[in-house]
Amino acid sequence: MSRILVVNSGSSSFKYQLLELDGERRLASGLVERIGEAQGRLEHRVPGAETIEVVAPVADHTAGFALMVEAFAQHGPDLAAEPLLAVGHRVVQGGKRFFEPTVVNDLVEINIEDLSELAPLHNPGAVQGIRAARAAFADVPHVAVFDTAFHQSIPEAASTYAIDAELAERHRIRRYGFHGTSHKFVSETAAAFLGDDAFTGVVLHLGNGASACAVRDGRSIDTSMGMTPLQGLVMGTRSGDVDPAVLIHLQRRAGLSVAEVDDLLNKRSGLLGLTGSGDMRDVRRRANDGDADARRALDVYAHRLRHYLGAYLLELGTAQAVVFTAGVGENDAVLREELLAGLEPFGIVVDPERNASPERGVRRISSDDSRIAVLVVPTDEELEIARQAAAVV
Ligand SMILES: Nc1ncnc2c1ncn2[C@@H]1O[C@H](COP(=O)(O)OP(=O)(O)O)[C@@H](O)[C@H]1O
Ligand SMILES: CC(=O)OP(=O)(O)O
Ligand SMILES: [Mg+2]
Repeated sequence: MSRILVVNSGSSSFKYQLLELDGERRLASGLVERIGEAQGRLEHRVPGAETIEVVAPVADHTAGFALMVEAFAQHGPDLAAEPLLAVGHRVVQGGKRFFEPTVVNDLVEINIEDLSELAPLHNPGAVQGIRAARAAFADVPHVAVFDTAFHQSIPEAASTYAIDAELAERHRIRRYGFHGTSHKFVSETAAAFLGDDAFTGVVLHLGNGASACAVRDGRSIDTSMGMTPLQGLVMGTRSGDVDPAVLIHLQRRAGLSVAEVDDLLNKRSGLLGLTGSGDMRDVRRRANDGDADARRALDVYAHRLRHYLGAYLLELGTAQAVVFTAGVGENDAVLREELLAGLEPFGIVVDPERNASPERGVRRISSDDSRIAVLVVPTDEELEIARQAAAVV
């Protein structure tokens, strides 16, 4: 018995994988997206078979989970054929309470729900997913794996906001950091690739959500996301860093409500706010066609990234590598080249041919004389969640 189902809940979507841990094989994977919109969509992939697509309204994560179970029932593999070892759940916010993979019981579930205010886009969907999964697979242990866990090692100097200390304590205001499962997986993979026990360097996770992480000896010492996944880099729809006074100004002068500001910064900013599209491929295409807004958005995106990269290299004092991962990081060679151009004096030299190579998998894109290596490491949050879930059951 070594099959694990992993559910990676996002705000309006979730990804899933059925994994065979012996040999770490993927038996199926899929995606339920546009949850809550007029028309949702499921994509179910079984290696060697044609991809299944279902278009139907998906009211919430509960309905999405049912659609996924239906896809397994109709198109395989049969989830009932062999008992699951565990169901692994990605939970974005674990607060100060959860720093280990945790077997879910009613109390854990309530605690995760309580943490929703510290990850309002992510935790509510995860809770729905967990409830639906516990109902559907009642005899199987469910394990929550937290995005925040890897960042527990961040020192206070980096996790503390300079605001009223008592107020911050009472309202749990501090930097938690996210994407930890990915940052951990990627830094361990990078260490293995470099032939080292532990990784020291900077990981740039650039997907729809995006964050940078400074890793010393395999432990996170700083990261760009903060109390919520809104801080830091420019993202698909999130602003990342803004002057906090912008929020006050928008409420006081532009007449926006709290909910409107929340919606603006989380769902209508970032690449979407600057260009009308939150998808990097569209933005890149439009910039290539000479669109000035798209070009500016790419420049803002790279400028913010360079800001964090520089800060983290200085914080670390030494680095084996800068590592790119997730949708943009793994695929956008032009971004990587533009970002790192001119950093030769700092020991970072990209090899243009290696960078542009269509090769997949873990690879080095720096030249042999680059003091700090530059790597591309595909992330696999689901595999990491499965490994961690298996370790606790
Ligand atoms: N070839 C590519 N070039 C540039 N961006 C890409 C490419 N492929 C995917 N992306 C971008 O990656 C982002 C999605 O990243 P991903 O890691 O899949 O997101 P998620 O956070 O939803 O897991 C999107 O902005 C998408 O445009
Ligand atoms: C924490 C976070 O931002 O996650 P995602 O990138 O999946 O939105
Ligand atoms: Mg992601």
